Amino acid sequence: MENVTVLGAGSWGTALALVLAGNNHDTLVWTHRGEQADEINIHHTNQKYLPNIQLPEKLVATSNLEEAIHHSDIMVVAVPTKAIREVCGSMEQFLKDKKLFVHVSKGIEPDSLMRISEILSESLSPDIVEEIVVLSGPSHAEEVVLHHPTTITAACSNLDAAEKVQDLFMNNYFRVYTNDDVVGVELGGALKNVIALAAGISDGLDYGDNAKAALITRGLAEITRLGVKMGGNPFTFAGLTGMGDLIATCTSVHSRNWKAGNMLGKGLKLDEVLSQIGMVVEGVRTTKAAHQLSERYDVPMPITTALFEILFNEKEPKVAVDELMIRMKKREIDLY
Ligand SMILES: NC(=O)C1=CN([C@@H]2O[C@H](COP(=O)(O)OP(=O)(O)OC[C@H]3O[C@@H](n4cnc5c(N)ncnc54)[C@H](O)[C@@H]3O)[C@@H](O)[C@H]2O)C=CC1
Ligand SMILES: O=C(CO)COP(=O)(O)O
Repeated sequence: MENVTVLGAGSWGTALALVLAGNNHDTLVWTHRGEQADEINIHHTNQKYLPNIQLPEKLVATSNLEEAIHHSDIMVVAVPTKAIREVCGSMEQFLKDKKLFVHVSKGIEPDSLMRISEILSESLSPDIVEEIVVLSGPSHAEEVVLHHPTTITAACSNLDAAEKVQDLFMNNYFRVYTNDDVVGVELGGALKNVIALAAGISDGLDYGDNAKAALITRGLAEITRLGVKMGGNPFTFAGLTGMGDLIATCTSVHSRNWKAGNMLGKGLKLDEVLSQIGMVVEGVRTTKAAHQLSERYDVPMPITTALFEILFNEKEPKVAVDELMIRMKKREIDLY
């Protein structure tokens, strides 16, 4: 059994800490909010992020980053993409020995256009990084905490490290595969959130299953088109971290991205939507990054572009859909 630290006590960090503690790893969760650490340690709950879930007493939280880092040589980074650089900056002073970093965030940074593993590599000294493994796939926290069967992928160019993470998390309700295609896995996980926002808008507009199926399928086409140009393996996009997560996120009431899209489709403004949800909606920033990537790599991404116009240029969702439908005629199979 291992000592493991989970950085971030939102819905996903807490759900993963439960998997790890259930696998008998000595698991410590770090949160930057002292009152949240108190709630976990005293009441064994995390009501805002996982309402009505009783946490086991052996799951311990701290708001002391130094203690969290010294607890283990395995750091599971489970904060939103926009917080990663700040958390790395705060960790630097306490990191002395090499550690295995597992990241579970699904985003791409606008402007720098970096994936999470690239941000971690840039922000952390190579002296203290043993490996960076990404854990991604169709996995809503709300279902994982109920032990509903879930499959996920641990990806690293060093498959030994990916297998170490596979062993750490795997159990009878949480099945972990490995993949060495970090680019494909990270891009699939980040870009599906953009399409999930669009699927939510479609549902908010009361369009039906035909429209949703079209968004999922054509969304996958544009994710794959970009992902392959950026070096991802085409098969990865058809796997758990591509098609799998796209289906889970576009069709689930648990998805914050789908929910945000749904509210936008019903006419709410983006600011109202984000404040009502109160948790991270990664797809918003990633839409900006994906739009920039489509220009940088000269890859057409019509759904992403339409969403960019809705989110950042106040285009009416219905107008954006109408424009998508009457675009120039195309062949279906034009992936690469
Ligand atoms: N919730 C889910 O089912 C899944 C989420 N993910 C990904 O995991 C990542 C984290 O998501 P969630 O836990 O769901 O988000 P969340 O919104 O539920 O929680 C985010 C947590 O990060 C903390 N945080 C925010 N800014 C911080 C900062 N500057 N420093 C330290 N902590 C900070 C918040 O206090 C909160 O505890 C996201 O990238 C998300 O896409 C991936 C798979 C499943
Ligand atoms: O990534 C997820 C499920 O795999 C969670 O999606 P949301 O962030 O949209 O809730």
